[in-house]
Amino acid sequence: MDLRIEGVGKRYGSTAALDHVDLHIGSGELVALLGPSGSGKTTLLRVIAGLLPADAGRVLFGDTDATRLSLRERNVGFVFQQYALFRHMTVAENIAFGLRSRPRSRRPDRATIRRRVDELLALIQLPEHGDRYPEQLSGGQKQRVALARALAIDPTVLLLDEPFGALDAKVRVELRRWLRRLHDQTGQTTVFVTHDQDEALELADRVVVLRDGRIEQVGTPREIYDAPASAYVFDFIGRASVLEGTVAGGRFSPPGQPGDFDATGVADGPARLYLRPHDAAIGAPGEGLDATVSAVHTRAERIVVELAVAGQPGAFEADLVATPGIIVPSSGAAVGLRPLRYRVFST
Ligand SMILES: Nc1ncnc2c1ncn2[C@@H]1O[C@H](COP(=O)(O)OP(=O)(O)OP(=O)(O)O)[C@@H](O)[C@H]1O
Repeated sequence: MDLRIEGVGKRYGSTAALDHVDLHIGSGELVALLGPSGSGKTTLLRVIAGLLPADAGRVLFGDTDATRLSLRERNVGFVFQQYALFRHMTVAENIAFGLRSRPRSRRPDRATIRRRVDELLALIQLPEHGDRYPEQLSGGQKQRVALARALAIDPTVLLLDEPFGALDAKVRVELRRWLRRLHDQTGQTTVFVTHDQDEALELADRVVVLRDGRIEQVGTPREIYDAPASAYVFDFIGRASVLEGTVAGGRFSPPGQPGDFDATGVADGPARLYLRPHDAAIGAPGEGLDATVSAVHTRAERIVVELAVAGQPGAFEADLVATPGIIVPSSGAAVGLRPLRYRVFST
């Protein structure tokens, strides 16, 4: 089932939680809605689910206009951040709930429901846990049961609102890899909300970056990381080092420094050059921009060199890969800094 969101808007008083959002989600895709707190992720997910009416625009499920249909009519599977399992029901009863509560005419018989529950218990790798109660499960196991419960109804789409938000970091990573494998098995069209860029980049086929209720960029994780469409996306995804300067005739120059950099297509005027810390090379003084090493931080697999670049207001970080025999500049040393891969945006 593919999904189309066309010109969707949602206001709360004077706040535009969603502002003219257009998005197509292909059948079988796993899509992440990513953005900082308040960017509209949850509002968009709830509008897709039918939990919240849109003020403007349409939501299409395949060829069906679902804008005015309820959650139940849309037949979506929804998983909340906090495991919303029924505490007085066993795991198997929780999973069966959506099927058992269907009107009699559409309710499968007992044996079919039992078979479906067994299949789902196997799928979430908890085959022996059907008779347990939620309080007898770990946080990660509860979220897997919540997912099985959402899948039990053969949903048109699976919608997950920060599904791993309440879990500790290690379990989060395990579960997201598990979810990716599960998705590869089921091919279920899935939309999930996260504010964790690692989670979005690792898990999703495509990432939708939201900002103040608008879509800032949609792309594959690689596109979002390697070719951010704006300074906002560059800053939000991964680490960024920045040089201030000006663009004239498609070239970027930092003030008072030799050399200029490609800024094709960027309007003349004040601008910033953004790069990933590992996309800068440090050489001898005169080989690139004049800079002084202000600190060196050694991490497990990389060395972070903090630089004061002449004429620049802020600190600049360049990463070196910690390979054997690497020459690390010492604090106070004068060096030449060369941006290798970068993007320039107007300010
Ligand atoms: N019920 C509400 N009443 C008033 N304003 C709301 C309501 N729900 C959301 N908002 C506002 O709408 C905007 C978008 O909120 P939303 O919850 O969709 O953001 P989010 O990206 O999911 O944030 P978070 O990561 O913090 O959950 C915010 O400015 C928020 O304050």
